[in-house]
Amino acid sequence: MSQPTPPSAEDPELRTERTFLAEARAALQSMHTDVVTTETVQDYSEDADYTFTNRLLRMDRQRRADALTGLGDTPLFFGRLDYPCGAVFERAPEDPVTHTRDREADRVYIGRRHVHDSAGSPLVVDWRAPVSAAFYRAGPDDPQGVVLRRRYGFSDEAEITAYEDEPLTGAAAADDGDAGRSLLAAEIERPRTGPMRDIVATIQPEQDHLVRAPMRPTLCVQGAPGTGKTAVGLHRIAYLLYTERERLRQDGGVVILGPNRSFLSYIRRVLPALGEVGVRQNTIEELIGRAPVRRTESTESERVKGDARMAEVIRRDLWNQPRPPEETLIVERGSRRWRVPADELAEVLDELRSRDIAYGAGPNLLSQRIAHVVMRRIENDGEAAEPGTLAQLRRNKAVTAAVRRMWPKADPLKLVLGLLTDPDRLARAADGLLTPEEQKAVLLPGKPRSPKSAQWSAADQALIDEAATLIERPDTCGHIVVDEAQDLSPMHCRAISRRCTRGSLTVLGDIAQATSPAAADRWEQVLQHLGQPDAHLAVLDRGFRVPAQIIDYAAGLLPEIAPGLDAPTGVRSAPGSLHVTGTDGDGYADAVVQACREALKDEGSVGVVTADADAAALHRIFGDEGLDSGIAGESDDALEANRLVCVPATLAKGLEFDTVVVAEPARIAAAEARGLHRLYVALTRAVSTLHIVHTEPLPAALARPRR
Ligand SMILES: Nc1ncnc2c1ncn2[C@@H]1O[C@H](COP(=O)(O)OP(=O)(O)OP(=O)(O)O)[C@@H](O)[C@H]1O
Repeated sequence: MSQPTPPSAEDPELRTERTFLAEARAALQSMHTDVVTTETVQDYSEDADYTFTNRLLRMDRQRRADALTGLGDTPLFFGRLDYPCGAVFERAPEDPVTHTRDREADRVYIGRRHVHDSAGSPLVVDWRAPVSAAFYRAGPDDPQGVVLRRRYGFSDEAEITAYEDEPLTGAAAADDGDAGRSLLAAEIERPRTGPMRDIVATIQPEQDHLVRAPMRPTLCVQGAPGTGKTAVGLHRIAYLLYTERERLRQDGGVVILGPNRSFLSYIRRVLPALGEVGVRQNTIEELIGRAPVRRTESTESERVKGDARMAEVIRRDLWNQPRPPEETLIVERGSRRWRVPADELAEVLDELRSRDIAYGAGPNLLSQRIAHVVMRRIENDGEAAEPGTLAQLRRNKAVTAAVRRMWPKADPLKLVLGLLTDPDRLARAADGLLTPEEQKAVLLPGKPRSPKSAQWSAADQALIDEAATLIERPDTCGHIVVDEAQDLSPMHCRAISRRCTRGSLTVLGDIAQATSPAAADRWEQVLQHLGQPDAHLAVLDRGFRVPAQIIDYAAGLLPEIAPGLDAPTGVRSAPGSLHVTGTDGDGYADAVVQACREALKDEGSVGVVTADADAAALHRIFGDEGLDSGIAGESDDALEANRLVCVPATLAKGLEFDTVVVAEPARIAAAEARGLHRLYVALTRAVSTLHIVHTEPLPAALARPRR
């Protein structure tokens, strides 16, 4: 393999490539102009019958136009595959020689968008096209027809600065394990200055197989920190939209679920950079929430409320609502009165309750059945029934009042409020399912009188959603990508599963990073609750983010927090990347400030992860010391507005920083039941350097000698 070419403008090859890049950019601009100018609104009939179709066409045009822009300083292509002449492009002898159809080779440029020239010939091929798969997967062992792979290096202004050639056939195709490594390492180590970037130029073979896996069955990826799960999930969405766009649209679109707003803000630019602008990015609370979250549960109540037994408690409570009447129903019609005794009405009710119907359908069916009973009486009495009699009977005041009493209308919020504020009612519904202690744990605090005044938690939301679904079906999506799925409670899994009845899921996570009290310790359990027991389970174990020295250190916690899970391997070695400073209480603030000042001398981001309770105090200390800093979670752009960010440990999941300072690990570990899992998350956020500052003893698993 040749070394990356130095950025010399004199290099004729580099000059040729730059010229081609400029041509490709101009061609992309023309394609954009074509979309926005050629297809004017007049092209679409303005006939009223076509209003809806026209709107769809305009939206589609807008989407295509958006997909052709927004590249900013992003390189238009990042790689090239050379095939033997004529292997890819058909050509006649008189065809001109071009960049892509050289005399010696057919060249396929791989990029973020498909770009063609004015004659329709491809200049750059979309990375998602089948022909592009070889860019990620071919190697000397299996060249897949490729003679040479070229990778490009770019400046921040998206100008080509280097290229790296890798012959895949012939004598030059030595089995060079380092092929592509230098650009990969450079890409990973490029200082973080903003939100997450796409990895389309350097997707690794094991990642590519997951990105391009078919939409069904559901795919579940277990991966250690920094193995690229989030990146894989996002690129997979772009891939599935490329291959199955129409079907996904018809089925309700694609949703990505992340653990919190900070995380979603962090990943928000990846899909647009890949040309996909219409994907919903939600937290689970946003997906299912019918009331704002105002409270955090205690560990025990979160565990019980997240347990799948709660689904049965809610089902029972809902179906306890229909009540047999106490009085005879009397229906007046003209001068006649028809009576239906209470026990006969009770039979009608019982029959209906024994059927598998949505609760919300009950009143309609009940009024129909009662009307029939009255109708039969009328007919048996020899009275002729008019064609509209049945409908009249259903609307009869006495009938509608009886239906209202027998089958009360259910509102999910009121139902859960009633259940969780009335110990007797809860005891009836939870009999044999929850212990008395568990019943006590799930009661709402205070005495809220209405859903509005209740202090709902995220766990309550899943209960409300469960109730809502028993009343009527929710809207569904075509595909849901769930990131950090290890934290889902069974009740949250059920809520997601209901929204995916026709579609499939991509489930991403790491059991070792599970911090929620109701989290499962095996993927099989999660998949069962998601209604996807046949999902394909894949493992990613090459860590790209965290240097080996840091990941090895953090992995000391694994035997305790995730026994049975193998330690990941860090693909990058960075001697000196780990620092541990023990200090006394007086020196603590100085030591943290000093670690940050040191880190800020280099380029890139610095995240200081602390126990949640300590973040604000640390932020003040930084202010006193004249260090500008933000607090993660305080605003959408908190991670970008400052190079130095205080990160409450519960918001660290999924994020990364060039340097991470973990301040007082013991307090992070002590703050919650799964505190060691949380600490493992905190220790694995660093791309280049991890600095631990502590006054209290380190957890035993970390205190052992390091290499
Ligand atoms: N093939 C790759 N090329 C370049 N960068 C990569 C590649 N794979 C992963 N990365 C980078 O490694 C970092 C970690 O990736 P990502 O956040 O997707 O990992 P993760 O498995 O979701 O981590 P965690 O479990 O800690 O949230 C990111 O900066 C990502 O861009």
